[in-house]
Formats: sequence, C-alpha cells, structure tokens
Amino acid sequence: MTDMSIAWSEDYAWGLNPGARGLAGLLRPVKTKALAAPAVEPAWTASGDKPLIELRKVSKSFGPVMALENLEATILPGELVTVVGPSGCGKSTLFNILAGLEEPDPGNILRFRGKSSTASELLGRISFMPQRDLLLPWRNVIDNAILALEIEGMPRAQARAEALKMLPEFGLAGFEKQYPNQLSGGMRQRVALMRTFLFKRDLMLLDEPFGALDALTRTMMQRWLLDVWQKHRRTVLFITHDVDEAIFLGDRVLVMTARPGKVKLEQKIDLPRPRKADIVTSPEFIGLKKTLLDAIEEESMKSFMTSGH
Ligand SMILES: Nc1ncnc2c1ncn2[C@@H]1O[C@H](COP(=O)(O)OP(=O)(O)OP(=O)(O)O)[C@@H](O)[C@H]1O
Repeated sequence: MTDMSIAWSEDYAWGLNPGARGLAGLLRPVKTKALAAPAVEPAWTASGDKPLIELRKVSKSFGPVMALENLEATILPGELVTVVGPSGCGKSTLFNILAGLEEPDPGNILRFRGKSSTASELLGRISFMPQRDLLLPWRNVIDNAILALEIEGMPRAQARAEALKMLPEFGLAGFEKQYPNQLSGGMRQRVALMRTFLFKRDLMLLDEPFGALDALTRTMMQRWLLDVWQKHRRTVLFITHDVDEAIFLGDRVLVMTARPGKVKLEQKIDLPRPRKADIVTSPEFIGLKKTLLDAIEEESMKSFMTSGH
C-alpha cells in the first residue's frame, strides 16, 4: 500500500496506516443541470483562504420554534470542520439549509464562493450523507454506490467502472455484488460514504456517519476517513455527538449553543496531521477536550433544563 492507494485494512484498528484521503454521500440531484458545473477541484491549495461558504445572521424558525438564531460560520475550502452541540440545537437544520433543502428566515446572508446565494441554489452543489445510510436493499454494493451518478445522468456502465476503481480504498473489494443485508454496519457506512464521495461536490455534509457503530469500528472508521480525506482534500462538515471524534477529525470544531442554535465556540485544532491513534492521549488533545466539554456541558444543561427531561 502506498499513500496514493489507500485500502481499508486492519491497520486502522491499530493506527498503523500513515496514508491520507477523502469521502462520500448522498445528494439531492434536483436542479444539478440548472447549475453551472460544480467545481470539482480540491480547493485547499488553489483557493487559498477564500471561504467556500459564509453564513451570517442565519436564523430558522418552524412556527413558534426557533431552531437557529443569528448563526455565523465560515467554511474554508479543503477544511474538515466538525460540529457538536446538545440534542435539538439545530445541527440538522443547519445541514438542511446547506444542502438546499430548507430556506433560512429572511435577513440572512449566505455566500457560496463569495457570491450571494439562496439555500435552494446550493441544491446539487453539496453532497449530503444523512445519519442513516439509506442504502436501497434491492441494489447491490456497486449499484448503491453509483446511485447519485446515475440520477445525475451518467451511463450505468461508466458509473460502475468509476465505482469499481474505488472499492479497495473503501474496504469493499470483492463485495461489489453483495446486498446491504449481507454487510456489517461499518461496511454499509463505507458504501454510503463511497456514494457521497463519487458524487463530487464542493462540500460534503456528514451527519453523524459513525453514530450507530460500535466503539472499535468507529475508531477504525475515523482513522480511515482521515486518510481518505487527506488524500482527496474534500471540504467536509461533520456532525457528531462525540467530542473525541470532533477533535480527532477536525481542523476546527464548532460548538453550538442550546436551541436556538448558533456558534458558541469555534475551536481551532492545531494537532499535527496525519493524526496518529495515540494523539488522543497527548496533553494537547486532553486540553482541547476539556475546553470543548466545558462549553458543551453548559449548553447541554440549558437544553436539559428547558426541554424538561
Ligand atoms: N421541519 C420541522 N418542523 C418543526 N420543527 C422542526 C423541524 N425541523 C426541526 N425542528 C425543530 O427544530 C429544532 C432543531 O432540530 P434539529 O433536528 O435541527 O436539531 P439537532 O441538533 O439536529 O438535533 P439532534 O442532535 O437531536 O439530532 C428542534 O426543536 C426540532 O424539533
């Protein structure tokens, strides 16, 4: 294995793989044709520090429920930004806005590559992997992986050929003909990630992709994901409830307030990359964890008190 051809392996269980690369997801294909061809180039180096997405004064109410209020955030090209916050603080609402599925309330400023935009104009520019893998049970691995490409209009043979090349990197070589019910939880998530990844978009939104996995599989998936991400240099926004995961993966961690959600703390994670498994025991990691846990606990307590649980 070289750092240009990462494959899933048991090395991820022990943190031995030094590689690097990117990821994957679902999508909303509607309107992709109406939009200019999405920029596929990994912008990390090309675009310098010019933001990919800027959110200013983003609020969203559902009737009397204010889910987000004056949220401000900036995502730079090539960044992996993690988002943590108490339950119900509006994380999914934020993702739905970025995925173009919900419009924020009037008065917001949303910029995409410096250009003023509505949420619906982002539809088709962003790939979105929801919490559940949403694999179609009647499609095998390869045909689930190419779903987005097919919907986009790519001929099936071409899409399959693209996906086949990517199988080893996603730990799925030899499993192309298997159906979702024949796969482990980690494999199902990798198929869903591969689908997101094949649908090459400017930003990938990952909503707790590892939330349902057991602790060991989850750790392996995190290490693998970092390798894939570093190699492909995609811009990723990643929701998690796990602070260790947020620090281990992120360039920055955004901590959200209790509802109505906004960004309470933006913590830069200066830990060196590639990140080794044992970084979680370093004093720097533990210091960051304490800062973040303090911020989250304050908000979780507010959320707990107001929700009456
Ligand atoms: N379509 C909707 N209609 C009405 N209320 C909604 C809708 N979507 C979200 N909400 C409300 O907005 C608030 C934020 O919800 P959201 O799902 O964004 O939070 P979350 O941080 O993703 O939650 P969790 O961490 O539990 O997944 C909640 O009070 C929720 O009930």
